[in-house]
Amino acid sequence: MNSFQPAPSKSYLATAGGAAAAVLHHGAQLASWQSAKGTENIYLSELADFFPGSAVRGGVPICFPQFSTLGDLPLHGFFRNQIWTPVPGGADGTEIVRLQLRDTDETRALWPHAFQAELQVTVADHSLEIAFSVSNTGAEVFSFTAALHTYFRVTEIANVAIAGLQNVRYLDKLKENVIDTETSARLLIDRPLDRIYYNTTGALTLEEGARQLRISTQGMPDTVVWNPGPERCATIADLPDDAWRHFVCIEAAAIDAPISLAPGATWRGVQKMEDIQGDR
Ligand SMILES: O=P(O)(O)OC[C@H]1O[C@H](O)[C@H](O)[C@@H](O)[C@@H]1O
Repeated sequence: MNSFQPAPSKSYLATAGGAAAAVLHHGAQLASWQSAKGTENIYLSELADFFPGSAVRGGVPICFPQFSTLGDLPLHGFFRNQIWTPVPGGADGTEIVRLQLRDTDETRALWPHAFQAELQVTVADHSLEIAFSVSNTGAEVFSFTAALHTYFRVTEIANVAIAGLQNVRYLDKLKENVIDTETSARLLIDRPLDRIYYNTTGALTLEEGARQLRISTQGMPDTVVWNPGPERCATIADLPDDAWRHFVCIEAAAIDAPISLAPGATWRGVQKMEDIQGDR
């Protein structure tokens, strides 16, 4: 990682009730979200690399048009490496931020398709919604896999559980891609995890003591759960060695059934997070 970091461009969101969020133009990556209750819910690595073309570690990277290694493109595709453009008219400090990305000579050299993509982040006092849409502006159908690779900040991973995955089928990347079915009502992150849960239609809850975040999706039926654990974390240059204790990725994804998009068509995927601590 280069130690001379440029100051990253961001758009800021806020509500009258005190919620706040920030979205990096690099990757259209949500970097921070505090609900009106004040807790920071998003993990952004203090060693993140903001140089043009890099993948910023933490926040909510957009994986597109390829999740992970499911294709010939660089890991997780290239949307996260691009600088996105704020939609004119959006003012800092309001409740909605919109950023767009269109194909360029550079993107067409990687992936020969014409597209227009938009990320809209909407914040309310106790919730935040990320809506990601892609339109096919070319003459030929294209297909893709995608994810909103959300790094949730936690205080101590040993106290964290994810509810809502029981009886869901998953692929376990850390066990030679074996397919299994989740038995736990509350999944503990008590070992390295890298799993793709298929067709997780119900909402999930991230629990840490009294803190509860409800996570729901539209158009992205799969859920990736990733925590590298201590050994893998120590090999990732842009993560502090103890970072694995302070985040878990719960990713809204469309992986199992790749999306085919006809010319002129638009696809939309949403991840919504609600701070429901004290609501029940
Ligand atoms: O290091 P990155 O390219 O950002 O990927 C980070 C992680 O993303 C996903 O969660 C994958 O399932 C993991 O296998 C991968 O290690």
